[in-house]
Amino acid sequence: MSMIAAFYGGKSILITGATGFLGKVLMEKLFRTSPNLKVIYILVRPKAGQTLQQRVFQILNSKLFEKVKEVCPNVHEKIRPICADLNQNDFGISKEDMQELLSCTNIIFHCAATVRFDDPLRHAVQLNVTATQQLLQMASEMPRLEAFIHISTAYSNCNLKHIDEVIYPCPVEPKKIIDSLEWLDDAIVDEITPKLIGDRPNTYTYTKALGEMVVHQEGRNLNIAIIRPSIVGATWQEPFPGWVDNLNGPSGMIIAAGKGFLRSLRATPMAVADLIPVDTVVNLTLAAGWYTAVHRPKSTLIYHCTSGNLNPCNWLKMGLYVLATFEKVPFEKAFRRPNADFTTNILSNQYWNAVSHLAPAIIYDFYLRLTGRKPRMTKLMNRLLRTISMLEYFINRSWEWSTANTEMLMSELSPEDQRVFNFDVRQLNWLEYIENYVLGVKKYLLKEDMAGIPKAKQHLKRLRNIHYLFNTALFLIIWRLLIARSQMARNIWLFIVSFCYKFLSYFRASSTLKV
Ligand SMILES: CCCCCCCCCCCCCCCCCCCCCC(=O)SCCNC(=O)CCNC(=O)[C@H](O)C(C)(C)COP(=O)(O)OP(=O)(O)OC[C@H]1O[C@@H](n2cnc3c(N)ncnc32)[C@H](O)[C@@H]1OP(=O)(O)O
Ligand SMILES: NC(=O)C1=CN([C@@H]2O[C@H](COP(=O)(O)OP(=O)(O)OC[C@H]3O[C@@H](n4cnc5c(N)ncnc54)[C@H](OP(=O)(O)O)[C@@H]3O)[C@@H](O)[C@H]2O)C=CC1
Repeated sequence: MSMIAAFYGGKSILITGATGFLGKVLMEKLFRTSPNLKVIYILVRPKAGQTLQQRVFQILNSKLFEKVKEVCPNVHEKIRPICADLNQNDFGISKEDMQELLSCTNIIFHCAATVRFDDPLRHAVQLNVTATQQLLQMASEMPRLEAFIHISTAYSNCNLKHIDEVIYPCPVEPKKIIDSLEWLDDAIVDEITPKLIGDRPNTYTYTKALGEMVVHQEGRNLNIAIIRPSIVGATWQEPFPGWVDNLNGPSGMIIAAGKGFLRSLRATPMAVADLIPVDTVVNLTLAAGWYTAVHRPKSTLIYHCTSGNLNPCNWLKMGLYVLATFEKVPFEKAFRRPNADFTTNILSNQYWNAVSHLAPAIIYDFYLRLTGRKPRMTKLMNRLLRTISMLEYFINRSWEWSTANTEMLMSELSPEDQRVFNFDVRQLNWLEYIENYVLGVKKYLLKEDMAGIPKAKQHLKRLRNIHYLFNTALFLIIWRLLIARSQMARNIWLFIVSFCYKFLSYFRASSTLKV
């Protein structure tokens, strides 16, 4: 019997960010392994014209929850959506709901965050710092609370090369930042943002670091653990391989590469591609929840949930695995044939951006205009290049995260728990994982049918022929122009023609002799 699964039985659990990528997988695993849990409260906001109930209905009726419905048929009754916006005071939660949360919650998983790299500082602080502070305040008023698990990121201290399982102080106290944001206007905040974030690449990593400091300072009387995952990818094993439902991180890049938009990247081929499957993160999170509540460590433990130190894979290998999978399961209606060129040189990257990305987009838009349609490819390509420029920081560096706490936690689990809540990435086979990831992107993100694969392959063949034809035509035109204008080009041409002639004459003569 799993001790962890038994621990969550009968518990009232509060999850923030349950509608997000990680939150959904967390909820699914909890229901599947501990169907006798009492209730899961989720803080949800209405979004995109959908009410809370509609959002929850959609999640519970998705493919991700198919297995849950078998083991926990009354899952609808055990999930309690609470209308909340983490940007508001007290999260805008009604008095009755707040009362219920305060008196009943046993465990908190705080997953909500803004994960956008380009968020203005004010918004990122509001969600990643102030909301965390408010949630800690709420937690301190919960008499039955056993553990508070805060999801951070392995990149919260990405300005360091080696990162230990400790909280590193930021030069400016989170409280001071929160206070000053109250009276500074947006223009000044934008101006001081680069100075505040210092050598971090964006407001996301900076505010996640501030969030950790808040947890450290204001959660002293609580039983807290912090999880720091690296780049979270599709599921590895559970509930089935390859599930993914958003475009963040590698998923969007896999689409862009598979559709032939992204063909070259400024990436360091040998840098570690620190991907971690979302189900691995969830298993570690649930194990940490159990350990924190049962063993009550004296200090806040930080768990690095990364793959690089135990089972490293680099970007070159990952790119090759992705490309190899495109051969087997190509995406439909690709713009160009998928290709992966990695360059570390800024100038050659700019060259490839112009030749491989912008030029084909401009030519295609010209064709669209000629055929009376609205041009769109150049705009899309510029957006993609902007996105890539924001990811470049992470694909040109390697980090070392120490994992003593994670390894300690693994050793504390019973053999049964090590199986049910497996977070040992040494068992991960990267090729198999990437194949399932690409397949998952095709099925769950692009909603493409497997029956369309032969047609997609046919389309890629046609693109290859167009590519050869285009290159040959381009070569001949350039060569013709050169011959017309340059004596040297003419000499080279005469040399090649006479060489071919001599070679053919020799070949003919020797075959006549043999006869
Ligand atoms: C050479 C070939 C290679 C071949 C093979 C290569 C294989 C694989 C390896 C490749 C290397 C992987 C590197 C990963 C590094 C990750 C590091 C993370 C480290 C930190 C980890 C964390 O702890 S952090 C959590 C992760 N956090 C993010 O990862 C957010 C980032 N991101 C944003 O911060 C915003 O994204 C940002 C960028 C501002 C743009 O912002 P933006 O406004 O311009 O664009 P949006 O993303 O908002 O999208 C606007 C609309 O485009 C739609 N769309 C977007 N992409 C689309 C697409 N590919 N295809 C169709 N449609 C797409 C979307 O659905 C929207 O549609 P609509 O407008 O209708 O809603
Ligand atoms: N994905 C990754 O690669 C990594 C993620 N992490 C961390 O994991 C956690 C989860 O990330 P992930 O699931 O990928 O992110 P998502 O963007 O998929 O999910 C974010 C969640 O936060 C909720 N949220 C955002 N703003 C508000 C708000 N104002 N009020 C209420 N809820 C809000 C979202 O709700 P809604 O659906 O309404 O928008 C959503 O449920 C984050 O803390 C992130 O920092 C760490 C490392 C890597």
